[in-house]
Parts: sequence; structure tokens; C-alpha cells
Amino acid sequence: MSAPRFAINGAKGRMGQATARVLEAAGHNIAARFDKGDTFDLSGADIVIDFSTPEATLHLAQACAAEGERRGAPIVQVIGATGFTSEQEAALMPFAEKVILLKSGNYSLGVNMMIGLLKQASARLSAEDWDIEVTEAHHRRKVDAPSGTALMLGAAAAEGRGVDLAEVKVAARDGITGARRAGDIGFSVIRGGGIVGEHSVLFASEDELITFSHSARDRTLFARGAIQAGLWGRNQVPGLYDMQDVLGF
Ligand SMILES: NC(=O)C1=CN([C@@H]2O[C@H](COP(=O)(O)OP(=O)(O)OC[C@H]3O[C@@H](n4cnc5c(N)ncnc54)[C@H](OP(=O)(O)O)[C@@H]3O)[C@@H](O)[C@H]2O)C=CC1
Ligand SMILES: O=C(O)C1=N[C@H](C(=O)O)C[C@H](O)C1
Repeated sequence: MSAPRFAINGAKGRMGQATARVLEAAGHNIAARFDKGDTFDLSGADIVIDFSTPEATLHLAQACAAEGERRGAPIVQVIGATGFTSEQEAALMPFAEKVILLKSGNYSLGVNMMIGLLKQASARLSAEDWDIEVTEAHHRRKVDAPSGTALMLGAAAAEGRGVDLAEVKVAARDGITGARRAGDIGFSVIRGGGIVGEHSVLFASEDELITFSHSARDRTLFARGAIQAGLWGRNQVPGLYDMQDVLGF
């Protein structure tokens, strides 16, 4: 297989710049860099690392599908953006027929390890006795909440209990909320300064507390994972994959 040619969407953003640094340090070819207002010319690229916005991701998926058809070989689009509405998630699905889509709220090894552990824990700790609370903290410029990672962790905990997160999610508490309902999964959000990404999931019973936590110290961590996902994607057929697939978890 020939050397991979990368493109970056959201190239001037924090993650776009981190991705460029990692690619350049590894000697990879960056064939194109896109930002707001640019036309997606994908003719020189095989793998697009996309840390932009949900809207931009959908436009890019359309361009990847068209370019893949034109050349008779699918493009890999690694989606890092978070904050998709359910309508945007649904709108992305048809592109999985033509594009090798990888999508994850977090491309770190640690968070993806934690997902498996949470499924195990929540399957064993009964909803009657154990309350689950997800807490996340990020930098002051983050625009979506709860974070994509927090939602993934909450979804993993819900899956372990055999329920849909949408049925048990409590994203905010304020005022006279009433007592906690058994089985709910609560989310708390902190925004401040330059925090790269902190996530914790608390299991609380009357007598014991168990906490799973992950701390990201540098955003090149996410860039490295996204590039790993892109290289893995080159050997796949069109479809929708996540970082669990890449890592074989
Ligand atoms: N999955 C993961 O592991 C990780 C995911 N993320 C997610 O990645 C996303 C980006 O994060 P971050 O880099 O910090 O954010 P930034 O705001 O720094 O970067 C986003 C970039 O996308 C650009 N952009 C906006 N609209 C378009 C468009 N239509 N076409 C192309 N580019 C566009 C922005 O340009 P402008 O500023 O001009 O609007 C900006 O340069 C967020 O959703 C974040 O939650 C972040 C880290 C890890
Ligand atoms: O916006 C960020 O910075 C991050 N976003 C992702 C998320 O929403 O979970 C991943 C990481 O925590 C950093």
C-alpha cells in the first residue's frame, strides 16, 4: 500500500494544530488543510482527520463520499468533533455506505479502556444500591456540554445496566429537584482555564464509593489516537467504526 496522504479539517483549531504537529513529527504527508470557508478538495488525500464542528463534519462527509466515488476507492474520515444532535447523528449515517467513517468522542487509549471497565462495573452493581454520576472538566473555550466523552462513559454505564442512556440521563440539577431517582445517571460539568480534559465516573452506595477517572495532560494524545484510527481505517470497507473497533476492545 502506498504512503498515506493526510488532510486536516479544522486545521487552525487547537486539535487541528495538534494533529499537524504529530503528523509532521512522524514524517507523514499533509496533503491539504481545511478551515471555515474552504472548499474541500480531497483529490490528494486518503485520510482526513476532522476536528471541526458537527455541521462541518457533515459537509465533509458529503465531499468524502463524492471523492471516493470519483476515484473508485473510499476515503477515510476520522471524526473527532463532539456535540452532535440526534438529527445530525442520523444525517451522518447514509455516508457510512460510501465513506470509511471513524467516530469517537475520545481517541485516547485510557478512556477507551475505561469504557469496558464501566460496562462490567455497572452490570454488577445494582441500580437500586449504586448511583452513577459522571463529572467532566474542560477549558473555558469548549462549546458543548456534557462532553462527548462524558456521554460515551454514561452510555457505557447505561449499557451495562441494559438501559438506554436517554431514559436515565440527568444533565442538570437546580432548585428543589426532589430525591434522586434510582437508576438515573447524573452529569456535572466544569469549565475553566486551560483544562485539557478530566473525566470521572462515581459509583456511590450508602457505604462505599468507587471512582473511575481519566486525566488528559496534552491534546496530542487525542491526535495520536485519531491518526492511529485513520491508518487502521485504510484497511476497512465503508462503514461506521469507533475507537473500540480500532483497539480491538
Ligand atoms: N474525539 C476526541 O478525542 C476529541 C474531540 N475534540 C472535539 O473536537 C472539536 C474541535 O476541538 P478544538 O480543536 O478544541 O476546537 P477549535 O474551536 O479550536 O477548532 C475547531 C476548528 O474548526 C473550524 N471550523 C469551524 N467551522 C468550520 C467549517 N465549516 N469547516 C471547516 N472548519 C471549520 C474552526 O474555525 P473557526 O475558529 O474559524 O470557527 C476551528 O479552527 C470539538 O468538538 C471538541 O469537542 C477535541 C479533542 C479530542
Ligand atoms: O473539547 C475538547 O477539548 C475535548 N473534547 C472531547 C469531548 O468532548 O469529550 C474530548 C476531550 O475531552 C477534549
